[in-house]
Amino acid sequence: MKGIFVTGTDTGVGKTIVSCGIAAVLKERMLDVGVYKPLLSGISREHAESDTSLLKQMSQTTLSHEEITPFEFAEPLAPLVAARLEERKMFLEDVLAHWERVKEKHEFFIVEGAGGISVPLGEDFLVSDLIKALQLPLLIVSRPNLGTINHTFLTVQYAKSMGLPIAGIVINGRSEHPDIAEVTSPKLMEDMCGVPILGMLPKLEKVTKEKVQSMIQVYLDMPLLLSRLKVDGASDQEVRLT
Ligand SMILES: Nc1ncnc2c1ncn2[C@@H]1O[C@H](COP(=O)(O)OP(=O)(O)OP(=O)(O)O)[C@@H](O)[C@H]1O
Ligand SMILES: C[C@H](N)[C@H](N)CCCCCC(=O)O
Ligand SMILES: [Mg+2]
Repeated sequence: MKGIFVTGTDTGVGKTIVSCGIAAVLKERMLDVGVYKPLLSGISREHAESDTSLLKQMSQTTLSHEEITPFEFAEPLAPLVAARLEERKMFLEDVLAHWERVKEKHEFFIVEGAGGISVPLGEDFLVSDLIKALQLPLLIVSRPNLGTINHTFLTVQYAKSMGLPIAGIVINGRSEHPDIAEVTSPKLMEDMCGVPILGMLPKLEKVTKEKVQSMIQVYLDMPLLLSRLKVDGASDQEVRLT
């Protein structure tokens, strides 16, 4: 099993949208792709707008909502906090035990955490601990606007300090008329972080399945992403796992 862990510099930066678009593009290229969003807070996994449902729909996985998201919490908070409000205790081994049952059901998995890389998921683990345990390379989703240099650099440095391999950065939600900060930040971020920017995705006027998929097709350097994941898919036809 190969895959990627999609994290971000914050909550709401577009991890789910980016994951959905990548899943749909890979599925179209005949890759057997699954999705995993183990902890969800603030919305029911069956809700049509939940990360779980969006990821399921775009990847066309046959995994159930429960297989994609074994743990859900009512309040829209860091999962650790949301779980404690329900007097529940989550541990890393709970997630890993579930992952063992799911991970062989697809050849390639796109995994999404919750919020940014150091969000506490359970009593004994942060998002970064889950990434380390799953041994998947990271894709970091960043905002395009002023402030993103600092957030992105901190995320990259923290990932490196944990020994987590980083496939690349994706800047999501660029405005049609980017200001001077949006124009100048990407190159500097790449230089400071020593990690390639794999795409700069526009802010869509309307978020639909088709538009998200075509946004990834047009603006994400999929051959570079796949080569950094060591997946054989440089052609724009079929993607093969080697
Ligand atoms: N490129 C884009 N163009 C337009 N809207 C976008 C774009 N990317 C994300 N959005 C919207 O921004 C909101 C947040 O995106 P998304 O849910 O993907 O963030 P997230 O990082 O997964 O958040 P969370 O931490 O809650 O999982 C959503 O309403 C989504 O539709
Ligand atoms: C509920 C929300 N949409 C996310 N899934 C959880 C974000 C937790 C962020 C915690 C924090 O960094 O302060
Ligand atoms: Mg999300």
